[in-house]
Amino acid sequence: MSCNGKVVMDGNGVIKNHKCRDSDGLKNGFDENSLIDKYTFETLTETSDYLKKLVSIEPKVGIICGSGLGTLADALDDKIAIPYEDIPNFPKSTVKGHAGALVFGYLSGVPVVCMKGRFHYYEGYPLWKCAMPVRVMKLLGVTHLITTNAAGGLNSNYRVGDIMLVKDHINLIGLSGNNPLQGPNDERFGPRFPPMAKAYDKKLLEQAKEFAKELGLAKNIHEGVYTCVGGPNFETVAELRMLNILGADAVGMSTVHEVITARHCDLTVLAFSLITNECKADYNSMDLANLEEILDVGKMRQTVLQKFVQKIVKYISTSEDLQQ
Ligand SMILES: O=P(O)(O)O[C@@H]1C[C@H](O)[C@@H](CO)O1
Ligand code: HPA
Repeated sequence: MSCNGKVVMDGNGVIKNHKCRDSDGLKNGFDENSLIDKYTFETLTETSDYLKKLVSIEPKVGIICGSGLGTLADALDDKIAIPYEDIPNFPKSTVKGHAGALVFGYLSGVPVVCMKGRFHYYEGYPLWKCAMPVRVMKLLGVTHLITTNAAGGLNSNYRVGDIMLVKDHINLIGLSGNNPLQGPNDERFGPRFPPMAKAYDKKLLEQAKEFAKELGLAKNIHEGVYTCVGGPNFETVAELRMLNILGADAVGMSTVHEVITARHCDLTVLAFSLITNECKADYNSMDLANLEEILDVGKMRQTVLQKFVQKIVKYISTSEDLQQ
């Protein structure tokens, strides 16, 4: 395997010629989907070392762009985008609305790395693999994670285009016995039994709420509980009723396993959902969630959300009590 060579970028900063894979896709005989054979500290260090050699930017904040929110990465200055398929050990994005590149650059002058496209359980990847880029971010030096998603609004006060700052989550997949931290634990990442009661940084959340107000979103900003279902199908009416009873305010198909992995390795986390559809727990409702509408809502909110994330990143870089 060769990770050297001259790097050629196109006009958008996408690296064109840098392949770093064995002919067998770096599997080297191990079962990528097994919980016991999940990527080790050393495997992920290989990935982060590869990226460090390729890119001189040392990111402090990691950003995960949800469905239709990839334009958050377009706002970066001096960006360098590396397609996932060229990064050793990285899965590939298979979903529309998730471009599939790791984008390094500066936001408000702060070095950041963005996942332009994430990995979902319904794509066929185990949860630990969906969340592996979070550990790579940690190894790159990231201290704060901003993770975003498109979600259905369960709370009857939420409208399409609203933003829900995640104050807590219900790990439905985890409660039923599937968790990204399953399998051998490596203490170099974090403890075997990490607490999750304060997963979402309260101060960052409060500040984000203020920024949303400054951007004219006072009526559109909420804080609530996110829950992640496996997908890819949207929920039945009976399932929506159950989620309402459980106390979830928004439902999506991601984020929770990323947050668990991030907190395990001690990253400070802010997460928000863009409410892309209203979940009507009513058999007579004609509103059926669909991907096209979800992506359209992302487009509708792209400019203001870029400003929102810029403000948050700047705050993270300047706020002393948030420094780790
Ligand atoms: O990556 P996110 O959580 O934003 O994606 C949501 C869930 C599904 O992938 C998709 C459904 O339309 O949007
Ligand atoms: N359900 C699950 N995931 C989603 C939804 C939804 O209604 N909207 C966007 N992602």
